[in-house]
Amino acid sequence: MSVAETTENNKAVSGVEIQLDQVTKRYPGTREPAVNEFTMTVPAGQIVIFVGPSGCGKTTTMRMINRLIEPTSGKITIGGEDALSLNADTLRRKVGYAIQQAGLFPHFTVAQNIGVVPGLLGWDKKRIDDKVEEMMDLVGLDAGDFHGRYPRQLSGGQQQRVGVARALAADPPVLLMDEPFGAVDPITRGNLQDELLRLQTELRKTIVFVTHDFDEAVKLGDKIAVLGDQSTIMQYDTPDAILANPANDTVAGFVGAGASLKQLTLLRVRDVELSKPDITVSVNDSVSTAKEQAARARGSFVLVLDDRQRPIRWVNTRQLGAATSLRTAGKPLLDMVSTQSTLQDALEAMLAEGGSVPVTGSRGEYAGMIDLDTVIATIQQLRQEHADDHAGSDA
Ligand SMILES: Nc1ncnc2c1ncn2[C@@H]1O[C@H](COP(=O)(O)OP(=O)(O)OP(=O)(O)O)[C@@H](O)[C@H]1O
Repeated sequence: MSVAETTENNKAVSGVEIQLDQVTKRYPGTREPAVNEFTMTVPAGQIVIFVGPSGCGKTTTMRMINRLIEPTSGKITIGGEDALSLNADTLRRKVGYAIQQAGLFPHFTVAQNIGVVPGLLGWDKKRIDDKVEEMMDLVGLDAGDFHGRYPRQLSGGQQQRVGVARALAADPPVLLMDEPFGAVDPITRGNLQDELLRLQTELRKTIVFVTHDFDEAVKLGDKIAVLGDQSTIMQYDTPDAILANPANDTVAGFVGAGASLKQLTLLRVRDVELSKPDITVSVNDSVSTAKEQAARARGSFVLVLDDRQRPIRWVNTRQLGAATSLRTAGKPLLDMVSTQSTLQDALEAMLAEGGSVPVTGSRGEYAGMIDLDTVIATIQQLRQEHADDHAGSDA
């Protein structure tokens, strides 16, 4: 396998590139095309999100990829093959499809729903059974419990999981998802989004995902296509680039208020410089060592680290006065973040702590502190870069 086919975490990309070239859809009896000369490359193994106002043509564009809607003109290739000349079986193998409210067959059990496409492809019973079990496991549904249930006996979130399992059952390189999490409550929706991201780190499919929700697009997308009327591409770029530099006022309107706050969800603590104040003591140090340290520290606080350098407690000068051991002095640490956390998580923790918070590295070891000034400076720097980009593009 070539280097290009592996990702940074060494999972093989199973998805393939999709190309749409001047694809147009005219519905019979309408004056204007619903999709007009749409041209885009969806990179292999990435999640591309279509966002845009109702009726702009997102669903029509997406459904032309698996030919649930036949294009009027133009060309579509999936992994280099002409999609318009593929037969129905090949398309089913290549392109999985998941939709809002899961679209499950009400009179089929969970297992029968997941086995639909393998059944259509003529797999034998044992192979289908094994696949159904594997898929239920993949999406976090206990096969013993859910196998024989009917869709009406499932919660909305469970139905969506079955919908995703069904779409993935024939292991297609491409997955189309049309507002798949649109009909569930915000908490379930967040969980399903997290699960999709977890699945994607393993599967590396090419996913085209339609949503109305820009926050969902920012969270899930490797790239976002902001579409206007007749599926006109107003901007097609990474979430970061769109947030920092919306192509026009319409895109800016779609990005909505709080673009800077949304950017905090894209940046990780590892992306910023941590401060390293001299405030740590080991749990094995004496109380008097800690007192000297606290006297030197600006806030009169010290951070106690355990034998493996992990932060465990805060102690202040007053608490040290009466303390006999650093194992019990002061208060256990409530909030900390890791280098993997987003800057939004860090900001939350700072608001809860009322100041800077400790940061831990990959093994839980103390890595430094993050403070509000760092977050503010990072946002200001992004704004500056964004202003420079504008100056660059105006030149
Ligand atoms: N079968 C059809 N016959 C005629 N016009 C249609 C048909 N299906 C869709 N349209 C029109 O095509 C345009 C694009 O519709 P489409 O469903 O692709 O938009 P969308 O962006 O997915 O909308 P939404 O976000 O509301 O689902 C709309 O103006 C719609 O009215």
